[in-house]
Amino acid sequence: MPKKTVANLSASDLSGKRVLVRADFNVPLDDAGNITDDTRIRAALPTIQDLTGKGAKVILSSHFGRPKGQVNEKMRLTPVAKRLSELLGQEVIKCDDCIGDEVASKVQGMENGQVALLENVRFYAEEEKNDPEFAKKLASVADLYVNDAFGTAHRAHASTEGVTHYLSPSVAGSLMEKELQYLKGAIEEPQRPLAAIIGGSKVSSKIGVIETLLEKCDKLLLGGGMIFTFLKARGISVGNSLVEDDKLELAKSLEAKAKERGVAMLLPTDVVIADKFGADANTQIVSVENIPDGWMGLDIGPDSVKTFQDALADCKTVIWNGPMGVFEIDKFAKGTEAIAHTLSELTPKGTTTIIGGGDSVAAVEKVGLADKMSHISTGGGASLELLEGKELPGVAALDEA
Ligand SMILES: Nc1ncnc2c1ncn2[C@@H]1O[C@H](COP(=O)(O)OP(=O)(O)OP(=O)(O)O)[C@@H](O)[C@H]1O
Ligand SMILES: O=C(O)[C@H](O)COP(=O)(O)O
Repeated sequence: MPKKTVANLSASDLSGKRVLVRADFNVPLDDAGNITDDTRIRAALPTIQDLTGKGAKVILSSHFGRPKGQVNEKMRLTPVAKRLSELLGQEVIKCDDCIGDEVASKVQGMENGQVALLENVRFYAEEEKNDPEFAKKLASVADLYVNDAFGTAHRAHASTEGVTHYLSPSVAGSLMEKELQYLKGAIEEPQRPLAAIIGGSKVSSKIGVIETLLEKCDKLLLGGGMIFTFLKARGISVGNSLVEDDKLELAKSLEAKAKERGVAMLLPTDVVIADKFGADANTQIVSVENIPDGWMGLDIGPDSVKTFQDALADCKTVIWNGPMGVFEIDKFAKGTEAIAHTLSELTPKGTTTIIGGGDSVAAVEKVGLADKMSHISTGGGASLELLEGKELPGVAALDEA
C-alpha cells in the first residue's frame, strides 16, 4: 500500500503546526567527537526544508548509537545539532532531553519555520521497548508526525512506530519515500534484466536476501567472504578462507534453487589470496580451484571482475549489497572498486543502479563514485530487510495514501 507523504501536505496543513520528525542521525564520529560522514544528516534536509518552507515548527528526534536506555555523554546529539545548523543555515534549538518540561517549554517558544532537535531517544529504555506511555510523551509536543528515518524503519520503537498511535496524520518524509521507491521498486517492478550483487562476510547474514532475490532476479552475482562456503560446498578446497561449515548444505540448496528457477548464479572464478589477514600479507591471484593450503581468499580476481562486468552489461536494474572483498585493506579492495566503477558506467546508459546500504556504500564513497549511482541507500539493516521482502514496522504504521 502506498503511504501518505509530506508531499501530500500543503502549506495550509502545515503552517504554524508542530511536526515531530523522526530522522536517522546515527552517524559515525571519530574519537574527538567529530562527524566523519554526514550523509544521513544531508539526506534529511529536503524533508526539513520542505516543512519549514511551509511554515511548520520542526521537532526532530533520532537515536544515536546503542546507549542501552542510559544517558551516555558520548552519545548526545550535540554534534548533529551543530552540523545541522551549518547545513540549514539557521540555528537549530538543541534540547537536553527528548521528553519533559524543558522540551515542552522550548517547543512552546518556537516560531514558524524554526527547527529543534530532541536529545537521543535511546537514553530511555522505553524507546526500544516501544512503551506506549513514552510514545505518548514524545508525541505530546506535536500536532503531526513525519517519519523520514529509513535507516531505522526496521525497528518497531516508540519514536518510529509508537508515536503514530497518538499523532495524525503520520506520513513518510521524502527520504523515506525515495528509499522505498528505489528499493521496493527494484524488487517488485524492476526493469529487466535485474541483477543482484551480494557480497559481505557471511552467508548466514545474507540467507534471507539471497532466497528472496532468487525469486525476483535474473542474475545473482556472489562475492566477498561468503563465496568460500559455496565453493567448499562444490567440493573445492579453499585453504584458510572464511567458511561456515554448518551452511554447506544450505549453499548447495541455494545453487540448486537458482538452477531450478533459471537464475544465473555466478561465483568468482579467480580470487586474490593472502598468506595472512593483513595489509602486510603476501598475495597471489589464483583460480578458485587452486587455493593452496594455508592461504585465504580475500578478494575476487580480475577474471571474475570481467565475467561480472559482462553479466551486468545488459542489465536494466542492478542492486548491490556487500563488498566483494576486504575492501578496508587496499590490497583486497580492487574487486569491490572495479564493481563500483562498472556500476557507475552503467548508470548513464540507463541502468538503475542501487547500492543497498552498509559497507557497500562505504566502498562506493571511498572511490568517490557515490554521485554516479541512481540511488545510495541510507539504511544498512533496513535496506537488507526490505530486500528480504520483510515489512518495515516504521513504514507499516504510517497513514495510507
Ligand atoms: N573474502 C573475505 N574474507 C573475509 N572477510 C571479507 C571477505 N570479503 C569481504 N569481507 C568483509 O565483509 C565485511 C562486510 O560484511 P557484511 O556482511 O557486514 O557486509 P554488508 O552487508 O555490506 O554490511 P552491513 O552489515 O553494514 O549491511 C567487510 O568488513 C569485509 O572486509
Ligand atoms: O545505523 C543503523 O543501521 C540504524 O541507525 C539502526 O541502528 P540500530 O541497528 O542500532 O537499531
